[in-house]
Amino acid sequence: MEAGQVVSQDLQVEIPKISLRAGSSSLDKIGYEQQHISDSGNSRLEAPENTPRGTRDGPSDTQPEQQHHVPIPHHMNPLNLHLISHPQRGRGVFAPSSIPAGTIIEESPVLVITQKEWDEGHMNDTILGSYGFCWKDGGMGIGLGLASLFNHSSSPNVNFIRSYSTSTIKFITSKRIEKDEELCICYSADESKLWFVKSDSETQGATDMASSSDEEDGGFSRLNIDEDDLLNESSVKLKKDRERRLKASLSKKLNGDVSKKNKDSSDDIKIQSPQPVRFSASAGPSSATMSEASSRTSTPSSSSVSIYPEASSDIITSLPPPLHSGRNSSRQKSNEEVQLTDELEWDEKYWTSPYCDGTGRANEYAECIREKGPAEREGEDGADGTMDIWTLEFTDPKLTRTALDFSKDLTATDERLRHLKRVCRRKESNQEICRIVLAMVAEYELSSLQSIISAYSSTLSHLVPVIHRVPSSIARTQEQLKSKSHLWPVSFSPAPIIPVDTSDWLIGRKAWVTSGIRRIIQIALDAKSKGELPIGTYCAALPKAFWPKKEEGFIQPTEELRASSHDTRQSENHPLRHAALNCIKSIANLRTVEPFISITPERNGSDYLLTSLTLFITHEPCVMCCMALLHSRVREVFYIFPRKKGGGFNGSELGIHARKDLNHRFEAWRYDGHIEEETRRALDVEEDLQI
Ligand SMILES: C[S@@+](CC[C@H](N)C(=O)[O-])C[C@H]1O[C@@H](n2cnc3c(N)ncnc32)[C@H](O)[C@@H]1O
Repeated sequence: MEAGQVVSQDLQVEIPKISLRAGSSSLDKIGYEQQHISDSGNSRLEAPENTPRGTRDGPSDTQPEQQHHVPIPHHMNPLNLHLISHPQRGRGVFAPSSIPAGTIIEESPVLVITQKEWDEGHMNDTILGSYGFCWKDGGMGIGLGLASLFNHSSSPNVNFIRSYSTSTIKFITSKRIEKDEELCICYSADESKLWFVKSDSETQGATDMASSSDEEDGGFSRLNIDEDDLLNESSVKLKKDRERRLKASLSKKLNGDVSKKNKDSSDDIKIQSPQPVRFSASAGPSSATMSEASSRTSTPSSSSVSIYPEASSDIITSLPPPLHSGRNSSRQKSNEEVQLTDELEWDEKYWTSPYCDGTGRANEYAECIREKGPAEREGEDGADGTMDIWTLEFTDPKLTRTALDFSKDLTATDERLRHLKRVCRRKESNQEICRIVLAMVAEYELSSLQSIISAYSSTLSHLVPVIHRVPSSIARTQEQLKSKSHLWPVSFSPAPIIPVDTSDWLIGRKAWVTSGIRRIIQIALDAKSKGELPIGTYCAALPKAFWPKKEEGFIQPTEELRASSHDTRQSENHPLRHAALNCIKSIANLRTVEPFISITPERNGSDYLLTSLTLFITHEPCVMCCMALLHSRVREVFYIFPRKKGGGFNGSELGIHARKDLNHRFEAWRYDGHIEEETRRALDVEEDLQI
């Protein structure tokens, strides 16, 4: 056997000699010999229990001799990690016992190769192309030690930090690693930029581990390109080609020929949301496609861990490029029929037919109830509807001009007073009394208000501000105008008529919502079975058939943008990994890559993160997530379980989704359909927990 090769029956994985001969003769043996007993004395040769199923199940995988268990010298390897060679992924780094999160695995020295050297030496076309870490100024870094031996996962358990000043990369566990678990990093700063081509596992060697793995192990994004086209082309051309075809593919899809295109084109691109989920459709015309799809689809995994440096100052000041160069994807081949992947097979035709689930009738789709926000509620009768303000009262009409000017200066930016007419004239005891709006009572002490008035104008200085009770909101109906103006004149603005439930919606739209609800329930149940909190989300564009008219201010969504996620606070041991935030992050990731990155917004800034998209979520999101959704410009949110404590809609009574004082509003709908008691119980989440 030649040095530099690892032999397995299925695949020969070439390895860079340079990264194997780092300072120890026994390192020469890494991967060159078929079997070794590790330093720890662990002589098991099989894949570890928790190696993803795809790496254990194949005919070759099940044979112990396919796994090469190789030691690393102890002094260089205090954690006693060992290498196991897998027929498809080549060598990988495994833990002999559990390792806590936050453990430094290694600070690997890096050989830095400048961009010029890299390009001129055509190193990308060599084995080094698979091992280079993107370095600064377009250079590449070849990591010595374990650095080059970590395999890729879209749910990595090891983070890395590049230090350009010391030419090292530090590898740190990002979660607790269990005994026999493989240590993986994410090769791309953005999951969607992975250079892996998902290859047909029967015919190809290198396979995306996540997607070839146990179905429970989430898949991740990849841009699938045709090897035949690529084999003989330079890397620059490859990139251009890939971009061209991605764009072409998207524009065709955007032109409305999605389903036909899926079947016919051999030139199409595979695009997949970072967190595809299983869809459990029931019966009906669509179900064959959907359940077929579901069998190929992974369950959610939104646990991607940021690879951006978090602490050190000398590291990187701007966002790092994707880790591995990825320019050698021509080595991989995909024979799969080119089509949109499962997550994207959400064709509106399934949801617009009245009988879209095979049995459906209009009344089988439950209604949703719209959550009113404060902006809408304020025009309603009820509560007390009043508030206290400071006013100036006088009978001398000559003071009116100055008092009005003062009022304008004082309250210019106070939204809470905007619905009030500034002047209120009343005849009381045969005298005309003029009252001028000054400020909200809570804003000023009487004494400070008086000194401001005196400083403003001596003609007003003798007046003492008084508190007056006024309506707290605008009048929406003629009756309201009458009754409110009795207290103080207010502005009138008839309320738009917004339905409070979905009863007048087209049945297809209801079916679409119902299926979204089903989908998030499944996501949440799957998450629970993995030990996560049972909170699921799914984000997509409303099918075109139901789009409101542009004239109604509707900004067309990017139809292909879809992602699903679940809460990953448990597995990532991170307080911010709420389901909604994870989902927003996935959409954000997608928007940074082709084809989405090339979409020109209808108008400037109009195609922001979740613009015109719908988000389904099992539980009412917390205030933080509601704010994030608001900032992301989501169009509507459907949820199932209200959260009395801390829900950002009306659980908290903040009504984040529809506040006058925030610059975006979205609709929030509570699903009012029947949920099985068992499911309810399974999705029950402690009251105090913020979703
Ligand atoms: C940096 S090396 C990792 C170590 C490598 N397994 C070895 O034996 O030298 C990158 C190469 O590992 C393989 N690889 C890494 N992660 C993989 C994954 N998730 N699925 C399939 N192949 C993977 C690919 O062949 C890739 O070119």
